[in-house]
Parts: sequence; C-alpha cells; structure tokens
Amino acid sequence: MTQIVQRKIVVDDAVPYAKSIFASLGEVDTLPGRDIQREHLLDADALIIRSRTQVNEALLADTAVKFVGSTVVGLDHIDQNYLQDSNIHFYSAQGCNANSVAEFVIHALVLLAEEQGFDLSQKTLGIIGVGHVGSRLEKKAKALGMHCLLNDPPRARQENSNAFSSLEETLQADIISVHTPLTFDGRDKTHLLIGKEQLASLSSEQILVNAARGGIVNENELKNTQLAAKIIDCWENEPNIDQELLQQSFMATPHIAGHSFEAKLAGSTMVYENLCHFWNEKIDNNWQTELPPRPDPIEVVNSDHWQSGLLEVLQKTHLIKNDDAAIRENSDQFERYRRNYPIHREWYIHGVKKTKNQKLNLILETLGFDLLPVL
Ligand SMILES: NC(=O)c1ccc[n+]([C@@H]2O[C@H](COP(=O)([O-])OP(=O)(O)OC[C@H]3O[C@@H](n4cnc5c(N)ncnc54)[C@H](O)[C@@H]3O)[C@@H](O)[C@H]2O)c1
Ligand SMILES: O=C(O)[C@H](O)[C@H](O)COP(=O)(O)O
Repeated sequence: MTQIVQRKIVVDDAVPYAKSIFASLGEVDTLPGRDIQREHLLDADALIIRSRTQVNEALLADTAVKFVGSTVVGLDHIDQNYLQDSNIHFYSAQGCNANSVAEFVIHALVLLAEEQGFDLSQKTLGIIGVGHVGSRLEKKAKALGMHCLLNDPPRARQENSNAFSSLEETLQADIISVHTPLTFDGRDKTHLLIGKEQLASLSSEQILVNAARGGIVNENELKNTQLAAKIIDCWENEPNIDQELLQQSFMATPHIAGHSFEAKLAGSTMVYENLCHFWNEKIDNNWQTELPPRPDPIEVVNSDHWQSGLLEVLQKTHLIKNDDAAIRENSDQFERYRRNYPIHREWYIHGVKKTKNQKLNLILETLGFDLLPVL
C-alpha cells in the first residue's frame, strides 16, 4: 500500500487567505514573518514569505525546504546565491504590487498639491527606476498632464534608448520619486544613490518621494535638506525609524504603499500557482468565493476643478492620511499597523458616477476607475 505523505508549507501569517489558498497543497502552518526560524522549517517542504523573513543559509541549512516563494517584490532580504547553490527553487511575485505603489504616490501628490495650492499638471515628475512601479507611475502622472523625466541606466543600456535622462537631469524635476531596488554592489548599485551630492543639488521648491526602500536615499543628509515636501513610505532601520525625519515629512507612512488588497492577493496567488506548477499539482481556485464584494459606487459632490474632484474620489477609496496618523504620534505602531492594515481596494475595483467635469471624467477613466453612467 502506498503511503500518502502530507506536504508541509510554512507561510508568513501576513499573507492573506494563506490557509484557504495553500490548503489544497498540504498542511499549512502560519507564523509572523519575523519569527520564522530554522526549527520551524526542519520538516517543511515549502516556505512562503513576505519581506520580514531573512532567507539565507542560517534559516534553511539542513531543512527539508525545496521551494521558497516570496509574495512581495523586494529581493534585498533573500540570499538568492545560496538558494541556487542549494538547489532550492525560488520564485517571487514580481510586479504584484506595482499598481498599488503607483496609486499611493499619485494619491499622496494630489493631496499635497491641494494642500499646498499648486496644479500637478504644471509640474515635472522625475522617476528614478522605471520598472513595474515606475512605468505605471509614469502612465498615471501623464494622465494628470504631468511631464515625466525617466532615469533607468540598466534599461537605457539594454534598450539602447534615448527616452531616458541622466540622474542629474532627473533630479531637476519638480517632484522626484524613487522606484529602484535596494542593491549594494554592481555598476547600478542603489545603496545611498541619492546621497549628499545629489541632495545638495536640490532646491527648497522640490519634492522627494521614497516608496522603494530605506537606504536608497541617505536619510541623515535628507534630514538636513530643505525641501517643499518629503513623502516617505520606506525607511532605514524599520520599524525603528528616524523621529526627526518622520516629523519633517509631509507624509510618513509605515511601508504600506504596496499593501492594497489586490496587490496582496496577486502576490499570494502568483506564488500559489508557481508552487502548483513546481509540484505538478492542479490549480484550485475555490477559495476565491471568500473574497469581499465590490465597494459601492462613488459619487463626486464637487467636480468644479479636476484636481479637487480627483482628491475627493481618491479619499473615498482610501484615507491615506490615516496611514500617516497611525505612526506620527507613536511610531512604535509601525509594525502593528502594517500587519493589521485596513483593506483598501485598487482604483479599477471602484465604480465612479460620471461627473459634469469632462476633464475629470477622462482622468478618472485613464487612471483605471470604472466610470458609471448617471441614471
Ligand atoms: N513601498 C512598498 O510597499 C513597495 C512595494 C513594491 C516594491 N517596492 C520596492 O520598489 C522597488 C521597485 O519595484 P518594481 O516592482 O518596480 O521593480 P522592478 O525590478 O520592476 O523595477 C526596478 C527598476 O529599477 C531599475 N534600476 C536598477 N538600478 C537602478 C539605478 N541604479 N538607477 C535607476 N534605475 C535602476 C531597474 O532597471 C528596473 O527597471 C522594489 O525593488 C522594492 O524594493 C516597495
Ligand atoms: O517589496 C515589496 O514588494 C514591498 O515592499 C512589500 O509591500 C513589502 O511587504 P511586507 O513588508 O508587507 O511583507
């Protein structure tokens, strides 16, 4: 008689629907990502993580793990050389949260523009790192009428394209948004890419956004740089973030730019499907019946100006200020808040009733909202 051996999968408990999604493949153990230790993995066949588990020899040596799946994008916590040398299959859900981050940046900028009284369509946006996130951000910024400067030396070389600007040129944009990975070596290393010299070249009229990783921008230098606004979602030494920078920032959020419901779900399902493929198992989507329904349609009260009308819509999808308030008074809440992050849905999930402002309607449609006829 053949004995059926139940496979064991250890999953970060911040992966939504972990038990429902992975149950068809074996026994699912969930643990906080930061607490996953080698002893939990001795008899585990697969490990599914987000960004809080350091994946390296110390974690995996002499365990049964043959598959590591990351439901997020950043790779700076993964020793990929070790995985390859140890013949452990690695998959990460590249692109899963790109739209979420692009929406976060646009939302923060629309809020800033309304509060500081400027028109985003009159501003240039410099995007450093034009991959999944950066290219989605470019598309959305163009929908608002912004002119974009793009900096991505690896792409510029590969594509032999003149669509890209140098870092120096890009740093002259009114608003600069960083979307590179955090890397420590190689020709394109990004650790401290925006350092003393680069920050010194900025004027007090400019705005800087970092929703990529702490350590790409030199925080010590940034604290001493006068800017029109700093929008920081990713920090050095998370969760023990710099209090002075936190207080200086127009928007200070606990690394949640990629935390939309759709992004988390996409990360989980992409890894699940890769694991099914790895184990040669059938994909089972029954768990999807548990998903929450579509939110009620949004009605715009004041659509006189496209930018204030847009902010009204964005605030009806999600109150980004709550993400800032969650840590502004007490940054000890950093990890707790992001682990219990309220559900917010991406723009394409929301219906918006057509407004009287044709320009606003066009922008909403280009940003991905489902424009509904007014009956
Ligand atoms: N705040 C969040 O919640 C959140 C969510 C998703 C991703 N991220 C971070 O954002 C990063 C980018 O995400 P992505 O999905 O767009 O990744 P991606 O790999 O698709 O794009 C990164 C781009 O940066 C470019 N690049 C690399 N080195 C560069 C350099 N020195 N200068 C300029 N460009 C450079 C690459 O060529 C690539 O096009 C991730 O690595 C991750 O660390 C943060
Ligand atoms: O790298 C990424 O994909 C993001 O930074 C992601 O949002 C981080 O995920 P978490 O810290 O929630 O595990």
